[in-house]
Amino acid sequence: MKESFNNVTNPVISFEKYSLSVGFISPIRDLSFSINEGESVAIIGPAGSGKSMVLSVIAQFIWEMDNNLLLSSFKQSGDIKILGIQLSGKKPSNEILKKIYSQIALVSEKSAWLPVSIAENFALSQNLAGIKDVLAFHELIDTLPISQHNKALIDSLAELLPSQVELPFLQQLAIIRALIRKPKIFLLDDAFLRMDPVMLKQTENLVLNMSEKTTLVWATNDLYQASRVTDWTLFMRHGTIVEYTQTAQFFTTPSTQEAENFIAGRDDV
Ligand SMILES: Nc1ncnc2c1ncn2[C@@H]1O[C@H](COP(=O)(O)OP(=O)(O)OP(=O)(O)O)[C@@H](O)[C@H]1O
Repeated sequence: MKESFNNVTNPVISFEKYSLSVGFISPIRDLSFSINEGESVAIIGPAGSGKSMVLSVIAQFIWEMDNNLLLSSFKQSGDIKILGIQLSGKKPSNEILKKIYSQIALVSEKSAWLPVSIAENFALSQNLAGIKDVLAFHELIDTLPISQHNKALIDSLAELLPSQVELPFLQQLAIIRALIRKPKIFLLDDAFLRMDPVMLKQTENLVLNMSEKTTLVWATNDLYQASRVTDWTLFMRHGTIVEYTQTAQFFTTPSTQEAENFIAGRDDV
C-alpha cells in the first residue's frame, strides 16, 4: 500500500452512469465511481467482467481499436472526466487525445515493443514522451531505487531484441519504461504475468516507490497483490460495480455475498 493515504478529494478519474455497448453486448453498464489523485485502486472481478475495458476507456485507447471488428461500432452514454477533461460519447479531437496519452501509461499482459533493441525502445519512448534530456539505458537503470544486483541484471538486457527477452523480464522492463515517463495515471492490466514471487514484489515496490503522486489502477485477479498494494478495491461483475470499498475492509468484511464468494474462490459469484 502507498505510504501516505490520500484524504484529499481531488478526482482524476470519474465515471458517471457510464455505459459502453457493442451491438447487443454491453461490456460496461451504468458505471459510477471516482478515483482521487494519488490513490492506488484495485479492479478485480471474474474473467470477462470488464476490467480491461474500463482501463481502455480511462486511457481512451478505445479509439485505437478501430481496426478491431467488434469494437468498430461501439456506443457510449453517460459522462467521464479524466484529468479534468470532460469526455462525451464522441471521439475527442487529436489534440485532446494527445494530451491524455501523454499523461497516462497503460501496461497490459502483453506489452508492446518495436523490433529494435531494448535500449533503443527506451530512447524512443522518452522521445515520444517529449523528455528533453534523454538518458542512455544504463544511466536510466542506474537511477532506479533497486539493488545493484538487479540493476546489473536489467542492464544486461540492453542490446537484446524484445523477442529475445523472457516474458517476466519484458513485463518488468515495460513497467520501468512506463514509470520513467512519470505518468499522472498509471494503469496496470495483469501486467505482472509469469513473474516469480520475488520479482513480483520487487516490481511492485518499484511502482510504489516511483509513483508518490501518481494515481495507480491495478486490474488484477491476484488478490494478495490487490491487498498488498492498494487503498481501495473496486469489485466488478458483468460490466458493473458490485462493491467499492477500502481494500482492508473488502478482504476482511466484504459487504456482498458475491464478493465473499469471489474471495473464497466459490464459483457462485
Ligand atoms: N474488442 C472487443 N470488442 C467487443 N467486445 C469485447 C472486446 N474485448 C472485450 N470484449 C467484451 O467485453 C467484456 C469485458 O471484457 P474484458 O476483457 O474487459 O474483461 P476482463 O474482466 O478484463 O477479463 P479478464 O480477467 O479475462 O482479462 C467481455 O464480455 C468481452 O467479451
